[in-house]
Amino acid sequence: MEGQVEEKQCCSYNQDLQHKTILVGDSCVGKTSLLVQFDQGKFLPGSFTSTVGIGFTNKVVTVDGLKVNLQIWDTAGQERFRSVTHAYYRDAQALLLLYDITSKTSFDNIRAWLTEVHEFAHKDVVIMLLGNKCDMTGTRVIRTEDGESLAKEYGIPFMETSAKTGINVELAFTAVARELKQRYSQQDEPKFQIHQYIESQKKKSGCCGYL
Ligand SMILES: Nc1nc2c(ncn2[C@@H]2O[C@H](COP(=O)(O)OP(=O)(O)OP(=O)(O)O)[C@@H](O)[C@H]2O)c(=O)[nH]1
Repeated sequence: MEGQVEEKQCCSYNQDLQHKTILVGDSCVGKTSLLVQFDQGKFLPGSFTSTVGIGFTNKVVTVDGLKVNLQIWDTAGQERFRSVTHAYYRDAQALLLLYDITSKTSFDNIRAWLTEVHEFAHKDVVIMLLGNKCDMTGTRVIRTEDGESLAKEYGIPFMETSAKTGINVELAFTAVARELKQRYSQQDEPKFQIHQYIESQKKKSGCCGYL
């Protein structure tokens, strides 16, 4: 199936299509939870243990019959680990930048994160903005339109996710895998449009005010 997350694999898998993706954003926005939801399909409520430094998980996503191995790095959001995580930006092909829709501070800090990304990451890195915890409708302070307009300002794709319900989690990683496959597989094929792909897919999922 297209865009299907097929299996977990280890590092020796098809090296040509192995890509490094990094999760960044303030502490507590849900980076680890998003990765656990994508990797294991589960959410551990209230289990907040701040990431120390950095760690990674491998996941294989099948795109049009081709396997794309995403090596996903989960970084610590806390300021004191910043110099450690900067070192990892350089080799990343994709970067998922998260804020928490119930935290104005985490949203306001996105500009600072983008400044860091532009300073330390490769200029061609695929960046996607994710407004996480979209299940928390009662305590939402950042409107979907605010996320959309910030993403538009920087020319990057955007969606809201919930590591708790799983909504749009697979889509976020699949869209990245598709974009990376398009960029690096050398195949002569119609250009993949990540913005259009996300728009069509997230409407189908009916997340967080869509549909
Ligand atoms: N309701 C809800 N809670 C979430 C969601 N994602 C994460 N949480 C909760 O938010 C808290 C922080 O989640 P983490 O995944 O540890 O956050 P983090 O961004 O990895 O934090 P650092 O490791 O400090 O950078 C935990 O209590 C999670 O259970 C979500 O989508 N919905």
